[in-house]
Amino acid sequence: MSEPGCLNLDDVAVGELSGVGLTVAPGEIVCISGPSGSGKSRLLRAIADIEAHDGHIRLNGQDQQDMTGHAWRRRVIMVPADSQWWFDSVGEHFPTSLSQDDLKALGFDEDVSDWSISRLSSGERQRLALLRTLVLKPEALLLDEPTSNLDPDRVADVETWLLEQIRSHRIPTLWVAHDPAQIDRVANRHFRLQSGRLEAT
Ligand SMILES: Nc1ncnc2c1ncn2[C@@H]1O[C@H](COP(=O)(O)OP(=O)(O)OP(=O)(O)O)[C@@H](O)[C@H]1O
Repeated sequence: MSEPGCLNLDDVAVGELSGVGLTVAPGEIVCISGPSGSGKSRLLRAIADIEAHDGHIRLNGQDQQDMTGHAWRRRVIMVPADSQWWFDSVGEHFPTSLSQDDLKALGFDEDVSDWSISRLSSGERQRLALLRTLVLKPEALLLDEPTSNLDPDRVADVETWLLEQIRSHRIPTLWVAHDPAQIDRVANRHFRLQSGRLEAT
């Protein structure tokens, strides 16, 4: 893996949204809020190169257009609000055995590897989707309302764990959030999507 770099958006346009320019530094968390339907998820999907868009998106100076979608998404990883699971058990979705510390921080015991996907609550799915992403060592992280299914205690645990991961691995991060209190706690900077533009708050 290369040295941590910036995630840069240059005149990005997707759907009704246009003229998005932003640079997210290594380890920086930029929160994005905005009304329902304003295009927050579409912007993240464009950055992950799973939705057609205009403009340039670069990671550590390398343009998204100069690599395959697969190679890009190996480095710039999105955690959607609703995670997808392919195998029957939790453990099959992880390339290596799971760290005790990470499991504990997210409220799981070791035996979670044997759990069937079908038994997972929405909050368990959300926490495991975050863990599944972070073990892949993303070079940029796109989080779409990562704590929307969690109770307040779990929100605090997950925020603490995510902040530690993002800061220690210096991952430039875009974090879609609705809760102003959460934005105050986690964001280095906060932008709002409004009327098709990204506006600083
Ligand atoms: N593939 C698509 N083609 C056309 N329109 C789309 C497509 N995907 C989403 N939209 C529309 O684009 C708008 C923005 O959708 P998006 O999912 O980005 O909203 P959002 O800001 O994330 O909203 P929420 O907070 O409700 O999740 C919505 O009006 C949605 O219906």
